[in-house]
Amino acid sequence: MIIEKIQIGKIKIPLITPFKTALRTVESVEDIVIIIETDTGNIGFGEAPPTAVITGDTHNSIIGAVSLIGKQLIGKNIEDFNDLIGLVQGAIIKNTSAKAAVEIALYDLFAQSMNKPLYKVLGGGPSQLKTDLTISVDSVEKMVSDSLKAVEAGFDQLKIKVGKNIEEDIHRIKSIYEAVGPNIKLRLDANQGWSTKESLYAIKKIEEYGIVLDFVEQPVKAVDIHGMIKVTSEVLSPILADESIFSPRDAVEVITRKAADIVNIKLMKTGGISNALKIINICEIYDIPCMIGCMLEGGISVTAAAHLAAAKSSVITRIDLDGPALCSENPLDGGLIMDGSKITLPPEPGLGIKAVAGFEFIQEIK
Ligand SMILES: C[C@H](N)C(=O)N[C@H](CCC(=O)O)C(=O)O
Ligand SMILES: [Mg+2]
Repeated sequence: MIIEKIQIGKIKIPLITPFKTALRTVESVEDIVIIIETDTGNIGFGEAPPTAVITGDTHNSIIGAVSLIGKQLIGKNIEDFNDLIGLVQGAIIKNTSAKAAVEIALYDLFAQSMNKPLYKVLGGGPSQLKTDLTISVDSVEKMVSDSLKAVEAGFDQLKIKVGKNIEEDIHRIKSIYEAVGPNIKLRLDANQGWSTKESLYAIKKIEEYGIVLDFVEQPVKAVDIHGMIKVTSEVLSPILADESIFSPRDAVEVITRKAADIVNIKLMKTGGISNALKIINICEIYDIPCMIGCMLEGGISVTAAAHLAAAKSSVITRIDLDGPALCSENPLDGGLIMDGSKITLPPEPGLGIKAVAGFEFIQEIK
């Protein structure tokens, strides 16, 4: 299966409600999509969102990096898969979202060449998974109402965005807990918005109130490993590292310095599936559970993450793959099926994606 052409384009999908975190507010998913075409007629799909405030990647930087990497892939055989992955990772430093998009399309084609769904090629696992749903940071009333709607839609795990104002954040959590009750698992994500002191104050107050949190995600700045260590050691709630961990090396540092209890793996931070697999192995060695997460992104890359989560479900015990559930429409023919919190993986080879609607062509490499 020889790579003949790579198309780069864009898709835009409006959100059901604006996505608001301590770092940014967005009203639509606007992702770069890549389509790798081969001499056998097989097509591989990849996708990358521009999450500049987290990865540093923008639309233009993703297009530039995909174009640079893509030129080196033309004429190469999917059978030489390890070489191709080495080529993607070695072509450019950083630019993890672009590398993820290209790797996802290559893994799609590799699994198609074996005529099996990707999760089976990665070792097999359950074809059904359960995700949480993110509740954007907003007024208390809006967050309570969004949480109740999510519970009605079948979600029993909510990821509540905080990190804006410490007293208001505590009020947000208490109000949501009182509205949804103790059977709904609450996860908090401060997106680096709190200081160490604020984190200790807020988490202890919430614990004193009798709320058992599933975890608190990235309470302090990504680079503040000392802050992460202090918070992890002084509160009962598990602390999850998100923005602090991009690479396998970051995972080793955070784990060995006891700067978190759980690791959030996102393909857009790791640069794709190959490094995500390394982080999963590291977590398995240190007996640290993982969550698989996503940026605000569409169904192609989230389908890839879901295949990985299914294949590594013994280590990936938590799932935050709600990107497509936050979108008002699904542009994919094929790919993962989302029904409330339930994710079903398609039985077709590769990612199981046949086409993507609304693909706005940008550039072609051949
Ligand atoms: C969408 C997902 N549940 C999520 O919350 N991801 C954020 C980053 C999203 C973004 O800003 O695109 C996270 O886990 O921090
Ligand atoms: Mg996060």
